[in-house]
Amino acid sequence: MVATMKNPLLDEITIDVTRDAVVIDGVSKIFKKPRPMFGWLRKKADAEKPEKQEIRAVDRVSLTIKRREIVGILGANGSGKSTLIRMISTLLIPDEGSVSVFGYDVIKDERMIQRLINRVSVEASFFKKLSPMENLLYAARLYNMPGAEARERINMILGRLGIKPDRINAPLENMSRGMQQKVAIARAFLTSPIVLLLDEPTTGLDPRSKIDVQNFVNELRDVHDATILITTHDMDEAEALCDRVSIIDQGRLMALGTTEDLKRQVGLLMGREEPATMNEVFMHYTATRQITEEDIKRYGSWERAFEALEAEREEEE
Ligand SMILES: Nc1ncnc2c1ncn2[C@@H]1O[C@H](COP(=O)(O)OP(=O)(O)OP(=O)(O)O)[C@@H](O)[C@H]1O
Repeated sequence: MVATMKNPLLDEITIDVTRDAVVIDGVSKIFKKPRPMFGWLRKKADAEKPEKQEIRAVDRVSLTIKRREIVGILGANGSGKSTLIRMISTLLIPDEGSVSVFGYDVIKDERMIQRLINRVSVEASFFKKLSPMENLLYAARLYNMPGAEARERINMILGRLGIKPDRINAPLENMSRGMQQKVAIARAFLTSPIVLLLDEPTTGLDPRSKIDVQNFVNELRDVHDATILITTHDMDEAEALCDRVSIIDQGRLMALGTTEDLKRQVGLLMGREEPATMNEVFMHYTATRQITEEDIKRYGSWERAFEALEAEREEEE
């Protein structure tokens, strides 16, 4: 079925709504490690095998996201979450594999992807001397949104995100980091995107603001049929918001499923009747080495196996 999605800010876009929203197929991104500044260290690094001079930030990841799904990407710092998001949003080109959005390829159909996708990240760029209203009006103009309509929508969104009216017209540079982050989030919501990529949108926000953002994300899916990919370090947020979560470790996809299923599986591995917590699920899939049933038998419990493997890694390092 082909449907024409009406985005208030963009021209009409025709997409096949029966297709999966995002298909990531065997995708990798390899970066060169920075060369050390000092001569002897640089010589040592240069002498290493080529694969040691590289970082596989994303390593053969495959993941399919259905339309109207909210999928979380969890992983430790440096595990490759942002790199994956950047490849979906055309900011980075995959070195292997392919990514498509409603059948459009991120390399061949870059322009179309940019119209379908909106990405929010903490490093959003703004005119710091201008106010949130001026910054967002500027963004709205880029999308050909009429001024009066834009103003109304900006006031509504910023209000919903808890930004007081007197702050809306004051310079952005005087606002706290969390407040500036809310303006970045507002900018993504302004365009009612078809696919929304949220890179740690609630990191550093207070609990009430986190809930405001989460409610907005849910509304975008429920009312505007948006498909949402969100990276987060907050396990409660993952449980509350995501239909499914993926756990990434050193660039590799280690687990994918509903939080309920993952908690049950890890609970069973831990030899418990009740499900594990999401924190335990996270620790399990991001451990130095996957903890197997054999490890658990060998060390007597999941906890002891975890400690022993972590100690082994520390010794190796
Ligand atoms: N432009 C780059 N050049 C070289 N290495 C990079 C570059 N971007 C990322 N990396 C490396 O790739 C790996 C993955 O980084 P990435 O930012 O994707 O992790 P992340 O999971 O988003 O981390 P965090 O939770 O801290 O935001 C890291 O080792 C990082 O140092």
